Amino acid sequence: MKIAILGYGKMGRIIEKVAENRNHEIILKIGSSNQNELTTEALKKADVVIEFSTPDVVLHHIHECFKAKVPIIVGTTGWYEHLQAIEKQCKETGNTLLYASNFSIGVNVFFHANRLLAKLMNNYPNYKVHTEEIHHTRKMDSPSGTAITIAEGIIEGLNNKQEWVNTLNVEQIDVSDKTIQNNQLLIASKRIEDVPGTHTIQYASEVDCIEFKHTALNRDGFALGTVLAAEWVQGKKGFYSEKDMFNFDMA
Ligand SMILES: NC(=O)C1=CN([C@@H]2O[C@H](COP(=O)(O)OP(=O)(O)OC[C@H]3O[C@@H](n4cnc5c(N)ncnc54)[C@H](OP(=O)(O)O)[C@@H]3O)[C@@H](O)[C@H]2O)C=CC1
Ligand SMILES: O=C(O)C1=N[C@H](C(=O)O)C[C@H](O)C1
Repeated sequence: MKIAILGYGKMGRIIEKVAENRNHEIILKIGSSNQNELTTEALKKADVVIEFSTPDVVLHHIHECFKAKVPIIVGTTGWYEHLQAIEKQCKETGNTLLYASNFSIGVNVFFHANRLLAKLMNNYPNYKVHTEEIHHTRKMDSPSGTAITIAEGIIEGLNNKQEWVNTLNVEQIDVSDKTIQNNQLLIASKRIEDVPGTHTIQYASEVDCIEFKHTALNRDGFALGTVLAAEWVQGKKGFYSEKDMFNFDMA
């Protein structure tokens, strides 16, 4: 496949290596210093675009891909308040977009197990749930997109949780904090130098504690999942998320 990479930072660079190892060709790389090279003509030469930039440019990149009618894989997080509008535009213009807060295979297994666990824990209301995410200090958004997907899975499964709330860099988490209402799920975000991404779900009772954790050891898993997504989307039309790509219905 001919691939264009929009956002050539930590992820863009690793994706380039993984894609080339899988015999794909990178025909365009756009960072903030060569934005002027991002033209409809250049994009049209790609079979697929892979987008890992920042929350403030991702929408511009999506619109450029829609204009060029080239399928786009979106890894950037921090823009999900626009999801419904983008889905509508994607479908109305006959385009293809696949987004995921996390493309790692391990995290997607974790997402699925989280949804199953939340349904099970619905029967045990004496366990108080909260989630935690830790990322490097250069991360622009909080909570992480992955933590939002996890929170949505818990809210879907647990009858008594309706929305998530976020704290950033609060050292000691007090789950009985009176400012957090019973129908709210806490996502505690922490920023620690160089951490690629760690997500924990904790169900705590008075007598024990269940902890469920995913630790990314580096960024290679995110990159491999992204290239697999670019391969998966070939020949497909429409608006997709990681749930369509990782089909765990048999479990
Ligand atoms: N879905 C997933 O699996 C994963 C998602 N992510 C998400 O991906 C995004 C990127 O992460 P990461 O690579 O670590 O971040 P980086 O900050 O390393 O890279 C972002 C890149 O975007 C570039 N950029 C900024 N403005 C523009 C512009 N106008 N046009 C083109 N490029 C631009 C920056 O260029 P410059 O350096 O020149 O400023 C930078 O290289 C984040 O939102 C992160 O949360 C990360 C990992 C996995
Ligand atoms: O910014 C990052 O680094 C990451 N961002 C994604 C997120 O917001 O969930 C995925 C991964 O955890 C790394």
